[in-house]
Amino acid sequence: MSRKTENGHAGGQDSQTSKNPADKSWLAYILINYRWVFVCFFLLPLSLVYDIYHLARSWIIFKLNSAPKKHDERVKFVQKQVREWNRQGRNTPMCTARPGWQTISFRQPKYKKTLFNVKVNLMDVLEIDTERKTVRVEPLVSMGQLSATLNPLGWTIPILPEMDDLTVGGLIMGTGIETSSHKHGLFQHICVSFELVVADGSVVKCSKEENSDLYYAIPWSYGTLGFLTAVEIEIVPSLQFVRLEYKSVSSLDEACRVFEEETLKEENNQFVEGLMFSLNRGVIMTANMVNSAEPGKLNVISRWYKPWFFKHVESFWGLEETQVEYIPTRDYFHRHSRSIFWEIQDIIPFGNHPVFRYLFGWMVPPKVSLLKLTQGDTVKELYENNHFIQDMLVPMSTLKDALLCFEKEVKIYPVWLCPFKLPKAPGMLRSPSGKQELYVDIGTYGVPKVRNFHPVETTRRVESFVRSVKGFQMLYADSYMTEEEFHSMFDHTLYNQMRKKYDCDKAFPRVYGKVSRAARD
Ligand SMILES: Cc1cc2nc3c(=O)[nH]c(=O)nc-3n(C[C@H](O)[C@H](O)[C@H](O)COP(=O)(O)OP(=O)(O)OC[C@H]3O[C@@H](n4cnc5c(N)ncnc54)[C@H](O)[C@@H]3O)c2cc1C
Ligand SMILES: NC(=O)C1=CN([C@@H]2O[C@H](COP(=O)(O)OP(=O)(O)OC[C@H]3O[C@@H](n4cnc5c(N)ncnc54)[C@H](OP(=O)(O)O)[C@@H]3O)[C@@H](O)[C@H]2O)C=CC1
Ligand SMILES: CC(C)=CCC[C@@H](C)[C@H]1CC[C@H]2C3=C(CC[C@]12C)[C@@]1(C)CC[C@H](O)C[C@@H]1CC3
Repeated sequence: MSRKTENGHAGGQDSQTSKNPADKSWLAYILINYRWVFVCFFLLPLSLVYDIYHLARSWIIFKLNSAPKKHDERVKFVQKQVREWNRQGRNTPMCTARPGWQTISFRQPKYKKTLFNVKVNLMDVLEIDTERKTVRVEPLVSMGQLSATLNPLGWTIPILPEMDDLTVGGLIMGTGIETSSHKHGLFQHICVSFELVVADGSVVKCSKEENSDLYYAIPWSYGTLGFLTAVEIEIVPSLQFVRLEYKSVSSLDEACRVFEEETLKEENNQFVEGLMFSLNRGVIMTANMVNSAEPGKLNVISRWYKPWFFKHVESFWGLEETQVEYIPTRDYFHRHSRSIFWEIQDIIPFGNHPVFRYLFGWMVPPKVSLLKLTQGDTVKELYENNHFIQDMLVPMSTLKDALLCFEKEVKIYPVWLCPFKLPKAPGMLRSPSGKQELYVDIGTYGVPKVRNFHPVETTRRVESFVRSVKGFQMLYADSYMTEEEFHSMFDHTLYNQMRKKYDCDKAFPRVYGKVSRAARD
């Protein structure tokens, strides 16, 4: 990765080497400058093998329909471990035994090494009920697995966060968002019920009707109220294609105006997304599912030789007329997966070159988990000092100020814009007005291009801005807030009541203890 930042440092990986090359061993030098060699010749094939294994396993299990029969047995195993923890005297709090490198968060959790690890290996689709319009799944079911299971049957979940390896459990205990969130809310809002094993080892079910206090407290609780063992999620019919309209915008004001207008046309636009390529240059996309495509306008973007989606979108910038394309629905859902949004350009800099795409495109992307596992201290340190990965959720009315803040603090483009509705409901995420409100997720991933970037100070300034506009930080990323600041961002009232009711104090850490930067490596 050798893009130049404004301060004259080469962005990302090179900047470390250029700072003090003498300190780096030849191995570190190679790891940083030639990470792509390792990624292309080792991680890509390994990722493929890993996916094929999962593909075969889930396919067989789904066809044999063996998962529903085994579910109770697996839940009993979770209960057994929690009862054993009680029997041993409740000495150390618990967390899931899922290794930190497998998760789609930026860091490895340190607490996995010290807490009592409970194996929650539940990874199957249990039941699709087309009458009730729900799918019942275990928490380790991934988004790739779910879209591939539901789509061929003509169904989908209303919000399908797009990275293939995101899990249902992680998206509920953390949060999930996609371009249909302006209609349906966050991932938690399409969940009908949760089944959990709580601190005393018993199984508790909750929904809007049953144990509703627990139901509303679960999202964003990061596994600190109990272990999730099953979830019922709404399903909606899925059509074959998505009709996508690309609208070019040429100023910040125009971008904010068009983005809000399109979001408010909830009935006309099933999906709304924005990509800003600079403060004044962007493309706003709106889409709807349809059953047929106009001749000559079908673009199967998942094909291995197709350009990265964000580059494709950029090619529409500057065109006066709205452009229309048809994309297969599942391809649309996973449109940013192949380029890991735009992070891949720092890992395989020539990955969008046609020669690379035609020869190796079918193996891309490397799995985020394997990138995390194999990055080593040198690359980790490099990302720590020269990279910024954050999603900030701010009220739509503050979008312009937020984009100006990001421009001033990091100047990273593209910026991802994804609108969502925040319904009136109790829990960690309270709408400040007490009514349903429109928010937008601003996602910035990449190498900052400003002179004064400092990972801690910059992030703290952005966090402070977000708090000042009554926004929220997505907690998969680095959070440098103090506990007090964290409490002022997230409403802990219901959470604290549930911690007491379900006797969580000795059983689980508090959310802050799991998500603050100090708890992560
Ligand atoms: C039943 C099943 C379960 C899976 N479970 C997991 C899992 O738990 N974790 C994980 O990381 N990966 C899992 N995978 C693999 C993962 O979904 C794929 O590697 C990934 O979605 C491929 O995306 P793609 O865009 O490259 O493939 P595409 O080009 O979108 O797909 C190629 C073809 O394979 C089909 N296909 C692709 N993925 C699946 C799928 N998941 N199910 C059914 N058909 C599919 C598509 O419909 C298409 O016809 C599973 C695959 C299958 C078949
Ligand atoms: N489009 C989107 O919406 C995107 C979302 N994300 C974020 O990524 C994260 C999800 O990643 P993923 O790898 O799936 O999940 P993780 O393994 O990162 O899990 C996230 C949290 O959920 C807890 N958790 C997971 N499963 C269970 C369970 N069965 N019972 C109790 N607690 C559980 C984990 O607890 P423990 O620490 O004990 O393991 C952890 O604290 C979320 O934080 C999400 O916000 C990231 C990218 C995109
Ligand atoms: C769409 C939303 C809400 C979020 C997308 C976030 C992702 C772009 C990031 C989540 C975890 C990130 C990691 C990396 C890139 C960006 C994410 C996928 C790396 C793969 C970058 C390379 C490092 O060596 C490992 C990182 C792991 C986490």
